Amino acid sequence: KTLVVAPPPSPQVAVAICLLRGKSVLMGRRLVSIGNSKYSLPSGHLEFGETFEECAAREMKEETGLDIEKVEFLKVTNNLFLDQPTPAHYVVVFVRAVLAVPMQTPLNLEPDKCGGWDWYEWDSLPQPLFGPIKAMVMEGFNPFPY
Ligand SMILES: CC(C)CCOP(=O)(O)OP(=O)(O)O
Ligand SMILES: [Mg+2]
Ligand SMILES: [Mg+2]
Ligand SMILES: [Mg+2]
Repeated sequence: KTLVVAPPPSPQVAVAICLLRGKSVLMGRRLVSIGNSKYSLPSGHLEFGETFEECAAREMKEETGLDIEKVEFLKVTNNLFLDQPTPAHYVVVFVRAVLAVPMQTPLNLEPDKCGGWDWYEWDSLPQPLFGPIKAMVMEGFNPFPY
């Protein structure tokens, strides 16, 4: 009887958005497979033909109802998830953006995937942080232009 081992899934690309408001960023607790119960930024899979900026605006709208502008590329990181139910490999493209309508408030449009959105100051982020974000914070990453 031969043991058949499934090949690992191919690496995928995701975009994560540092939505800046004053000294805070928008974060929410993930309730899905990868990073379950960890605090993360609004993020999502890059879909066919999208630019990074288009993906950021689409995922932000889908997940929070917010309209964003001034989307800028910040950094890309390579993330291997071996401690999950199934292994995963994500290249995460980090961008920053600001609200197109300054006082717009976020809605939790995917309550099965997110515990709720809130604004957190960068120097007092919620814990535990989702792996890719934690790694950036640990190396002193700062998404603010000011
Ligand atoms: C590693 C992680 C950023 C993977 C992709 O993000 P996500 O689970 O938020 O994806 P979707 O919003 O597209 O469902
Ligand atoms: Mg999404
Ligand atoms: Mg998506
Ligand atoms: Mg998402």
